Amino acid sequence: MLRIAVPNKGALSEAAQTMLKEAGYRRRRDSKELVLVDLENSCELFFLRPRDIAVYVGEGTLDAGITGRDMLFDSGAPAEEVVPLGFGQSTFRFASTPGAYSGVAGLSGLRIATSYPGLLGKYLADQGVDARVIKLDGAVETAIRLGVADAVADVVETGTTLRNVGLEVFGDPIAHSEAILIKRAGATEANGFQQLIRRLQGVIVARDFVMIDYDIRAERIDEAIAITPGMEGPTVSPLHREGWVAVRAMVPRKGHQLVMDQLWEIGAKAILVTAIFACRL
Ligand SMILES: Nc1ncnc2c1ncn2[C@@H]1O[C@H](COP(=O)(O)OP(=O)(O)OP(=O)(O)O)[C@@H](O)[C@H]1O
Ligand SMILES: O=P(O)(O)OC[C@H]1O[C@H](OP(=O)(O)OP(=O)(O)O)[C@H](O)[C@@H]1O
Ligand SMILES: [Mg+2]
Repeated sequence: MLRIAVPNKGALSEAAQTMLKEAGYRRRRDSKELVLVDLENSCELFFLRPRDIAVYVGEGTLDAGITGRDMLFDSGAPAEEVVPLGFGQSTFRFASTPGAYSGVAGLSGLRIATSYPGLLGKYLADQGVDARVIKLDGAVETAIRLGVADAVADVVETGTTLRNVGLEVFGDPIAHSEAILIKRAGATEANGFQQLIRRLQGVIVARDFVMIDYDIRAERIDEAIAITPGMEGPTVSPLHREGWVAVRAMVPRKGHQLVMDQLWEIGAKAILVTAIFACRL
């Protein structure tokens, strides 16, 4: 049985469970359930703290896990990224009172609060900056007001949390993160692992692409294919109308209205866009 770690709370939890559900795995019925056996798919889902997932997977106790790239890096666990999952995007950044500092170089000898001491420590070492890292469990933005730190290093998505406490980011982003599928570094893949990857990739593609169908005069097919090249090439079938063909292709969901406009401009008719429910490429 494939053993998969899933975040039981926090920013990635809901989206990770939704993605697994869309990939055909069972969903737990209540949030107190810690282990879920999915016999139909020969796997067990373990609901764990997001921070602990890389540790379990790195130890080899679990075969696969969903966590944040920043958390994997912070843990220092011997686990590796296999697939970026396209949700939970954030940056990891320095922040302080507006105008106080302009970059990491100005932090020498100062105190920086964070819940990611591993990630921050490695970055400071790489930059050759000797600062004191103050480890806090969460809500690190408050540390400056309470006089515990001069700056913070934390996850920023919309920036709302920072704005609410009157702080501003400074310097270059320390890291870019998103939810990722991980496995133990160098480990041979467990039974069902490739199937999990294919299913998750199928969900990502189904979310990012739509199917477009249209009819076009045969003499304009080259222009049409340039607009909708598809994945491997569009399907072009004869239409029961002299001089016309029907075309079917996958196009990115983002910008599909523009594609429809361009097809209309070259004389396409009956342009239909439909969602992709599931796929294997
Ligand atoms: N607002 C957010 N938007 C997007 N991603 C976020 C956000 N907050 C946290 N994350 C990401 O979610 C992952 C898990 O962080 P989260 O804050 O949910 O856990 P946590 O509360 O720190 O966990 P723990 O309770 O175990 O300490 C990290 O990879 C982080 O980058
Ligand atoms: O830029 P924003 O959209 O405001 O999001 C970033 C905030 O979200 C996370 O907090 P979380 O709710 O996980 O609390 P925590 O700090 O206790 O982990 C993160 O630690 C930031 O504080
Ligand atoms: Mg958090």
